Amino acid sequence: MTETVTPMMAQFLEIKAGYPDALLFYRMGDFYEMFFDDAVAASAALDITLTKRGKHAGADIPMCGVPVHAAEGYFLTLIRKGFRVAVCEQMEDPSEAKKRGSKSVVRRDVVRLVTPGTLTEDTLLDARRHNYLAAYAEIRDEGALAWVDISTGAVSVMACSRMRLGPELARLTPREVLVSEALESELAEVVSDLGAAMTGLGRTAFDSTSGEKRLCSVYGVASLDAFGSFTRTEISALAGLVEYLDITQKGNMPLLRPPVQEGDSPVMQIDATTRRSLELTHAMGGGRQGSLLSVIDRTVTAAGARLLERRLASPACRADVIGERQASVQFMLEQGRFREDLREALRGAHDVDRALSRLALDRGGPRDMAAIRNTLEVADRVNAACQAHELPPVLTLAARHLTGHDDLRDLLGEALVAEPPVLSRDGGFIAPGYDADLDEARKLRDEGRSVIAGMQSDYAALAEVPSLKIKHNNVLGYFIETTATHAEKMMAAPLNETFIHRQTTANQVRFTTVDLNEIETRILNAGGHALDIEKRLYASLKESIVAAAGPLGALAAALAEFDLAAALADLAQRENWCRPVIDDSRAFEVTAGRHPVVEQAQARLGAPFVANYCALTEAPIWLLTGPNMAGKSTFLRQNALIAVLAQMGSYVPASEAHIGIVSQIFSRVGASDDLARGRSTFMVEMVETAAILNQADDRALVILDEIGRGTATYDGLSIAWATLEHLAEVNRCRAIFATHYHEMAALASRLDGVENATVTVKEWDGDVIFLHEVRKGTADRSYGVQVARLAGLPTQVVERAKVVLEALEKGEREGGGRKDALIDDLPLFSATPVQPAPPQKVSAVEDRLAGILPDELSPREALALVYELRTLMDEA
Ligand SMILES: Nc1ncnc2c1ncn2[C@@H]1O[C@H](COP(=O)(O)OP(=O)(O)OP(=O)(O)O)[C@@H](O)[C@H]1O
Repeated sequence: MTETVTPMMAQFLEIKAGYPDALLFYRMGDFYEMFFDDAVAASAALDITLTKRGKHAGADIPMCGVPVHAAEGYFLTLIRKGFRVAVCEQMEDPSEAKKRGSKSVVRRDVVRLVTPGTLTEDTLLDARRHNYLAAYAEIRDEGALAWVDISTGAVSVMACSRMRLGPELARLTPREVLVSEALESELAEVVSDLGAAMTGLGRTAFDSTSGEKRLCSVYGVASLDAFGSFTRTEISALAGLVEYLDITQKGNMPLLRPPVQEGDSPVMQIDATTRRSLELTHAMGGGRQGSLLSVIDRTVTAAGARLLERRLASPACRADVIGERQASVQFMLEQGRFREDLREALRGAHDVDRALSRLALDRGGPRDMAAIRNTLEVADRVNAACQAHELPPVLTLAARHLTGHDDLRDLLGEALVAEPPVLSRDGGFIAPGYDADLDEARKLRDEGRSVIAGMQSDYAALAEVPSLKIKHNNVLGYFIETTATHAEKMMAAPLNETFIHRQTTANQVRFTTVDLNEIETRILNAGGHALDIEKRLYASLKESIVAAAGPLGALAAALAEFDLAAALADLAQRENWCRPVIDDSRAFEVTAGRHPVVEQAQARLGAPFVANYCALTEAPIWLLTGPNMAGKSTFLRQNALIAVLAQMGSYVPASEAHIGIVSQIFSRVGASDDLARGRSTFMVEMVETAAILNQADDRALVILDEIGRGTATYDGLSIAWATLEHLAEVNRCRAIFATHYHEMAALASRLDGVENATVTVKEWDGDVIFLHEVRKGTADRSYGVQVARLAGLPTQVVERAKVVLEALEKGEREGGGRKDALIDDLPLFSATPVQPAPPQKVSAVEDRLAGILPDELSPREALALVYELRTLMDEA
């Protein structure tokens, strides 16, 4: 059997061959259709119906489709599920194709590849987060990382060794990472660890020589030296980015800002594990909720929120930089009135960066222009308010970028209506009075409409049919409509000279007239003309906006800086935070420090948070012992968070703090299996501890929680012991080391610079009460059994554990030689069933309480009951 491939299927297959790794969304009228394996995969991923359309090679062709107007939502679902989408559009009107012959297929082509790192649509992006696309390149032993947020156009690049790649990617959390195909398998683990998609590109994409030329042409400069002196590897990484943007945007290059070289100003090094365990920008579950960022974010603009995220992800390491940022926050704190007015004004600002980028990519519309207009007005108000103040240096610099946009502001102010539509397609966004030709065309169009209203009454009178109506639809245009009963006389002489029959439907008959046709043409012409003028004006406004992209970007950055300073001041005031002293010493002293996230959780429960003192200045290492659940992990983390907050330029949750610059933070708190990589909990813990011991320098801050927990007691204790010695003698860093091995407390007396601290608890009537107070000294015991009881372990098990614990402790006191005998003594593995503990005697108070139905008590009876209970208790 010979199979004929339809011309349309032939076209589909040809286009699809160019995009084997993407789902091809093939435009057919109002739908995007998918065929073959794409249809099978997409229907499953999107939960839409899979159907068939024709046959190919003897088999049915699977097909599914989504409506064009709803496509954005489907893109997002597919991207989240790891697909990429090639969007194939109709490149001509179907009528054009028909002219070439009835069998001709409409020309189609892929106009865009939708991938995780190249999204620009507002609906697909989180306004308060960056969406980075990164590229990593290597030339010989040198590596470089470049990254871009195409929704804002910000481009950065830095030298980055293979070793630093993981931590840097953890800092940026890009959605997609580009690497040369040759590196794909070696880097797969690092990239997938972060949950980013990896895309391999051919080696030529990273060629630094052709890349440099390409970059020069994108930026319209003769040499990249204008932006800094880039190494060949940095150019190679940037070239990879630009090449990929070319492929995915099909030559429609997004607006790119000049590349900024990072790395000049050192930032605090925080590796991926530490970021995860401190939950800086993402909570353990992966979302923003519950992270430090979610608790401290008081910004009122999306750009301010993104700046906060950047700062929090990269705390500074220079006391002067930090001091300048703190000065901005302090200014905002002192000028409460100014701050409130500023925040109120900023609430009216829009996301200029993203609006600009959409306009430049031709995915924007009049509403994006209005966003820019409104923000320019906000900038004017902010600038005016600044005049009455002496601003600190960072804000003075920012304020300079708020002015100089009068022409654009006036242009947009005059040209646009107050609330323009999202799309330019249907017009209606240019304000009346801005363009005389447009006003004229609109007048004609509108007059035509009122003439039609007049014609309806004339025709009704002529035909003596008062119910006659003039209507409009897309097929017939304007027409006269009446019921079949009235229509008869209109089709007969003499009325049929005026009314020309067009169509008869079930209940209605439709007519036209020569005059109606004429007026319709006039309306259409005027309407079409008006739309043409609006489109032309749109293009020219867009050109003016894009030409001002540089200063507009600086303005957006300036507003973000104001927003962030005000937001941090708001936070400091509401939460009662203090300005930390930052210098180049090795001090670390925090008075009444708190954990902002736990504190907030406690507040929701109506429970207080106990503030604690920590000083790693004289004794740079604290060895923290204390029962389970006492608050050790909280204390460890809160001090690391305070260092991060302090160095990002924020105030900190404490009454006083003095921090000598911390260059690296390492945190190993809690462990989990990494089954995907075949590592047990203990293995993960050891790999991470090794990384700390190998990398921490004398400016590092290390927090280690319960090292060695995952193995046999003596192995664990020995590892913890040796680790602490190494930190104190080799790394010589500041550290807090929490352990449940109380034996380690003895080390503190032997090692210089190690001090014992403990989280206090009180024992009361066999129960533990957590005081959450950290003080110098050691814990006497771990209270594990009591905590287990609190957790609801069956009484039987708890009682049994107490017996075993007592016996073990006794054995310990009497020397190791007794161990075997001890095990024999204990009916550990004996078959004797353990008797449940005898029920405790019920007190008179409990007895009385058991008979009470609280809902039935009046307030007076309740009070009387309290007195009664009190007496019962005193009698007992
Ligand atoms: N300073 C504090 N003030 C008030 N409540 C606190 C404080 N620190 C901790 N908590 C409360 O105690 C709980 C347990 O704290 P955390 O996890 O830090 O204990 P831990 O000693 O590390 O326990 P484990 O050894 O079992 O891991 C917290 O979830 C919080 O509710």
